Amino acid sequence: MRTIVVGTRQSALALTQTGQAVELLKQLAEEHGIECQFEIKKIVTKGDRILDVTLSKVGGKGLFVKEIEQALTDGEIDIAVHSMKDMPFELPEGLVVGAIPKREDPRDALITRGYSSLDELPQGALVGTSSLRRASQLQHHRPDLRIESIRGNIDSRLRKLEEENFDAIMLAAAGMHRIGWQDRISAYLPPELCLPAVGQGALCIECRGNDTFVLDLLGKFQHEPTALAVRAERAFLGRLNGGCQVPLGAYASVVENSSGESTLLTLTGMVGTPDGATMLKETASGNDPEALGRLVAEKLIEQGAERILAEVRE
Ligand SMILES: NCc1[nH]cc(CCC(=O)O)c1CC(=O)O
Repeated sequence: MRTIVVGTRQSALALTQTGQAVELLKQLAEEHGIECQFEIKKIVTKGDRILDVTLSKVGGKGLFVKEIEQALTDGEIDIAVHSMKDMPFELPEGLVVGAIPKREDPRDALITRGYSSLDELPQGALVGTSSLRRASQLQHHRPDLRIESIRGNIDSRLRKLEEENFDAIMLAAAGMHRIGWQDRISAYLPPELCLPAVGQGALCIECRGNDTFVLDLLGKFQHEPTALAVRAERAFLGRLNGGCQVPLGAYASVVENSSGESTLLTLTGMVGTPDGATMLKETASGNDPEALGRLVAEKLIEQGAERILAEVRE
């Protein structure tokens, strides 16, 4: 019987979402009469070891993914469960996306000390986030807020909310939901106010491109509407050379055509200055996810998105 080794980082979120994915994979294997068993292997990545340095200074989000991918390539593990939004644009030779399962809540959430909405935060309140995308959109809506960087896993950020005198911090709702901490969310920010990161709330199940046994199983885990939406968002990211740590957001969803024959997607993308003073946003619809992603990116480029991104990268 094939043993499928699933690699994961050791953060609370990574362990939980890997465990949940493995449970679903076990059910799918059973339903389809696929004989296999699973083993979970914890891997410490460079990104986990340098938690005190700003992420962009040590090489970006790809850090969390790279060492897990090496283990996949080396055959130490057979499957890796990643947060889609942590995935670099290109995958290493030999590795593929085996499945994109159904998306969790894509929104950002505000976790506060006693306030129940963004608008309730007092004048000049201190908000913790290291995301330029979140900072840009928060400042656009509330220029009076003070934003300070906060790093670490979800659990350590929640601790810092108390210890470092923040009035609020921002986290992805998906992560809080997965680890069962939804009760700590004070408010959900609608995409109209804060567009999520590309892929936020979705998972990426990665495997070796030649592992047909695993690919066959993962094919049953794919959620097509989520996969189409994520493809559109990532095409948007790719056209803008998004990479990591730029004030850029996007959200796509499937709007079924009334006749039900083809799938229509709507995508909204944004690029803003870190201070929120300039905020470019465009929405479009289409059937081809890659073409839609490029189209929305090009509409923003016409308005000067590349200039904003170039300034941030410097
Ligand atoms: N940047 C880290 C990260 N990567 C994925 C998630 C959880 C949400 C998701 O799966 O999209 C988080 C935490 C956060 O942004 O709050």
